[in-house]
Amino acid sequence: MDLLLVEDKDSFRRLLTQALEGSAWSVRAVADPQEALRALEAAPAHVLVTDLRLPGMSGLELIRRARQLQPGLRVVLMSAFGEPRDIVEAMRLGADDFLPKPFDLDAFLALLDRLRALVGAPPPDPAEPWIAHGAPMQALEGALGRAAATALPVLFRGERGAGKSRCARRLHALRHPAAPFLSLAAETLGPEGPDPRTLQLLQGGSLYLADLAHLSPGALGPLTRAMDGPLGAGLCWMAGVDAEVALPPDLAQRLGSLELKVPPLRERREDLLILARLFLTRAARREGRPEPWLERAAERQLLDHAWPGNLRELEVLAGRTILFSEGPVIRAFPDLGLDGAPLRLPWPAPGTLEVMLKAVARSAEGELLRKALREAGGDLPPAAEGLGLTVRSLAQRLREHGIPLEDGDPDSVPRKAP
Ligand SMILES: Nc1ncnc2c1ncn2[C@@H]1O[C@H](COP(=O)(O)OP(=O)(O)OP(=O)(O)O)[C@@H](O)[C@H]1O
Repeated sequence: MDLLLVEDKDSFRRLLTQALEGSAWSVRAVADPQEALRALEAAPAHVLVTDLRLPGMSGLELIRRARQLQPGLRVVLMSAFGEPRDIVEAMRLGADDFLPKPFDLDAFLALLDRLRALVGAPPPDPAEPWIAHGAPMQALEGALGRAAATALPVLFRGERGAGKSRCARRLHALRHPAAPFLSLAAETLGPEGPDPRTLQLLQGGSLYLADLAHLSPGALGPLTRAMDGPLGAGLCWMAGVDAEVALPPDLAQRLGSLELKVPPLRERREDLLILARLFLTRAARREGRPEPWLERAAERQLLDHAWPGNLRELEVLAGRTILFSEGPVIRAFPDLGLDGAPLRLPWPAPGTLEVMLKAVARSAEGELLRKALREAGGDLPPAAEGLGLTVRSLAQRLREHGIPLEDGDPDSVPRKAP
């Protein structure tokens, strides 16, 4: 990921560059906006991070010209002089975020992580992509690597549709990509257990039992005997089961020595948009449609959803969206409601109960305002009416929470109530 940093203060430019050393970002840092434009002409960047006050050209003008050169460029504006007018203008020019100076490096790195998810692209193998950018999946990837060095049975635990069987295929590919792999729904095993001819064909490869919770009691004994037998010893066993299901002791003994947790999609925000693009592209290819393009409002909608059905839900949504979309640009997901999704709030900083409750109430207020605005299609009067507020007081609260009127429509940032 290429990042172009434009900051005229030498010490601060060095500090930010150093903070990104060893990260996924390869940084070009310049002090001068003209030099930044020349750098962009020479080679595109994924993200431009620029100061507002620069010698010879304002950060806003730089954003305008840079986006002319490279329309898809993601932009972050930094400034100690956070004039609302400038912020609005930056957003209108297509900036993704604003960092008021001084900021701590953690906030800077967290913002770049979010942008990384926005600019990430699916990996090159379209037949079986493996997306694992965020920290929880990186941890899982590490565990898969360690498991691949052994032939131990592995139990993948995770919610429905979280990607357990994909993880099993990944582990198989790490262990012995050319060997045979079979995924078998556990409920299809009868009282005779796995077919010995199948086990024979799988020698040297892997057998994955999907949805182990649905194994019939009659199949348990035959299955464990097959695992202990000579054919069972000649292959790698894997299984998938919901996070909370307790396995019968016989199975837990054989399969539970190496348990790997597959994180739910709501904990994989870094991967979410990349997966969405992958599923949309895949569905578009299947339907013979042009490559789809997600607008920012639609991206935000995906990021706001709680994904109780995990990757499977996202995949189904992508298929449905392509089927009903008219052109390649996806502006919104009309049927992606928030009903049933839990209200997610950040933890307050430690403090007395009273102080923490106040902080939680404030975060909740922000979320409720966002929801009301979204449901009113970004229109202030109906949103205000639904909330029992005047338009003026709703606009005031939106301003206090830094909520633009409609994501992706910076012209409508609430500046003043009618
Ligand atoms: N890391 C990943 N990268 C890319 N695609 C993935 C990844 N993980 C899962 N998928 C895709 O998401 C979809 C759902 O994943 P998968 O079938 O593995 O879920 P599961 O947890 O096994 O589901 P179930 O609980 O129904 O057995 C599949 O199309 C799969 O290819």
